[in-house]
Amino acid sequence: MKKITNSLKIFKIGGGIIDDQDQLNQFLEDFSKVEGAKILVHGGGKGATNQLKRMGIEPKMIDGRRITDAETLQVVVGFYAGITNKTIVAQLNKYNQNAIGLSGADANLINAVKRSVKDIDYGFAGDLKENSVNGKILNLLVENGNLPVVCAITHDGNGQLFNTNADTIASAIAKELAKNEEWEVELHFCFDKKGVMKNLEDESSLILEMDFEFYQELKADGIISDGMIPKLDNAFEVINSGVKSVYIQHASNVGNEIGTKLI
Ligand SMILES: Nc1ncnc2c1ncn2[C@@H]1O[C@H](COP(=O)(O)OP(=O)(O)O)[C@@H](O)[C@H]1O
Ligand SMILES: CC(=O)N[C@@H](CCC(=O)OP(=O)(O)O)C(=O)O
Repeated sequence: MKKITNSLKIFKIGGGIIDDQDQLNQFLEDFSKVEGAKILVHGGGKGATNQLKRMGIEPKMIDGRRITDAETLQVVVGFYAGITNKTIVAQLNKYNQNAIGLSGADANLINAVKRSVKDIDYGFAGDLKENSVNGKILNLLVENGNLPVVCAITHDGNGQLFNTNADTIASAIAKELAKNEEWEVELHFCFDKKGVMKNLEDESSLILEMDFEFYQELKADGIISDGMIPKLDNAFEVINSGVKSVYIQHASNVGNEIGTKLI
């Protein structure tokens, strides 16, 4: 029988919100008010795409993953682990959150392997295998009152940095920390829509609860597409792995159980 003592809330914030300064500031203020142990994972894909374009580098995404050649890796490491991570950490510490910014290379936090898909070379895009998250260091930080803020850069343990989908990182962290009997883990994917929608144009079409079968139907019908596919693939991965609940929700609902609940 699992001995539960504390709730641990893991939030992921996506690039749509991060790229909008007002929405990001509001999210970080609201997030700061969420009580208890928590971890923030952030993306930033939208801003990275804009940055690459400004630099004359053509951004390429396939199935929600960025083709990360050596030049792109340089840009995204600077963008995610640098300006984005440090801006978020500084804002959170304005609200006395004791935030500490981390990439997957820091403290050996997250190990990745080169993404391997037939016929597509994703370059330095990294996928996570089982047990790739260093739960020990995250447990230690959270138990000591720190708020880890984790970006989408990982490493292979052999000196090579990788670019990893931020939703994948949030799910892997949730899975790993759910192994600690001390925590009852909740995972919240916060982004720029109310949740998973039947029709993106219709605010009232929010899906309140979704199981895997329903997801497959909506995907086959083209109702779920783009970045929502890796988000849900990752989210469903954790459903049966000891994580108490998973929500897909608007950033303005951070801290509330509002949005699409996966069942
Ligand atoms: N059925 C759907 N419901 C909600 N969003 C969807 C759906 N299908 C596709 N999307 C798209 O997926 C996007 C979210 O994925 P992504 O951009 O990767 O999120 P994030 O902002 O977390 O990085 C939404 O902004 C929306 O455009
Ligand atoms: C390999 C890969 O695709 N990495 C992602 C990492 C950032 C991310 O996931 O950002 P969002 O959560 O804002 O989409 C990328 O470069 O877009």
